Amino acid sequence: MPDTRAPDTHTAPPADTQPSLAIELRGLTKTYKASGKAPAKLALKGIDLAIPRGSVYGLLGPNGAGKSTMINILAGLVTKSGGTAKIWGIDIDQDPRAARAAIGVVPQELNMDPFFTPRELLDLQAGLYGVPKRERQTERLLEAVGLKDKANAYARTLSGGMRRRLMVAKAMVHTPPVLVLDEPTAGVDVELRQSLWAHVRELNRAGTTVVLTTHYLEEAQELCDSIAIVNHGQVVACDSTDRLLRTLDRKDLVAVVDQDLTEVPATLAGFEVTLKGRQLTVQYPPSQVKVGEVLNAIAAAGLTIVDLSTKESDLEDIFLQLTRAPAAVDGPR
Ligand SMILES: Nc1ncnc2c1ncn2[C@@H]1O[C@H](COP(=O)(O)OP(=O)(O)OP(=O)(O)O)[C@@H](O)[C@H]1O
Repeated sequence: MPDTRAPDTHTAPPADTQPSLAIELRGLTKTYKASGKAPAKLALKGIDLAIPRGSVYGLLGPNGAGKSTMINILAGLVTKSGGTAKIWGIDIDQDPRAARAAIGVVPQELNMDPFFTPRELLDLQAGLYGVPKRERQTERLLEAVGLKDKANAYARTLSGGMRRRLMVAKAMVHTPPVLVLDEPTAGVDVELRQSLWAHVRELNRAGTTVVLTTHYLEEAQELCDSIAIVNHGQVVACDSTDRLLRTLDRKDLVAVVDQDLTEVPATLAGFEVTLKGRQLTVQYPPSQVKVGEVLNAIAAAGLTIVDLSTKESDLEDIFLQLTRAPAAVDGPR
């Protein structure tokens, strides 16, 4: 059974002994037991992950990859089957209360009591975490998430975005050094997404390590300095966002020319080219080939370019490449 006691907020290490890793997972496994007709499910197959202190770290993966399972283990809501997990240097088996005090988790579902006001909800949550009254930061948190003017409104009257911001504040009442956001902007409109991103950046600037799961590649690319891509319960890629993007050394040059083409001109034989009427898409590795060489090859075919654009590879390409591979058959799935 997970430990459901309120975590002790006073046993986290002092600031001068802050660990270099905010979260460290080694060989983490989880098998959900069979129930009824549903067979056992090996949801995590030995996850190794090191999340540096101070980062905004993205856990990216398709539905069912195991992201929520990982987060729920860290939050003390799901019991792991094997391996070790440390939060802020504290082993979740050795000192579950201190480990839980070091983390704040904003779940996917926006479940909150509709008849409490934001101020009451934050106070209640602080009480639950045993934060003494004089140390409570209710007003500062309300301010930080832009809900000061809604402090006394019933939670049920708040918009979806406001509720999500309130959930973030709720997860921060015990000032955890690590904040985990499970799908922070799922179902949130574009404008609000931008303001939530700004808020996450602000929290991070103030020293909080942020871990977020997302389906939105754009979100991971925008916010995260490092990313782990999870698929079928395994980490299939894990690197800084910049390096991950650089691993795909590929750029597309799209040129519209003055003639219909039925075959790839011989001068472009060294490139991968797709044709569509007068449009040529030339794929090239920018670290080895200069764009001028591609343009020269087009000109050498006697073609005049009437329009031109280039497209960098993005996380989407990497994501598709890495998650297309089917799961290995290795016991319960
Ligand atoms: N309580 C449970 N009992 C049995 N199987 C479960 C349970 N919770 C999750 N699973 C299974 O474990 C696998 C991983 O699920 P998990 O929710 O961790 O994935 P996820 O990456 O968070 O997906 P999503 O992005 O849809 O939230 C899935 O195949 C899921 O069906």
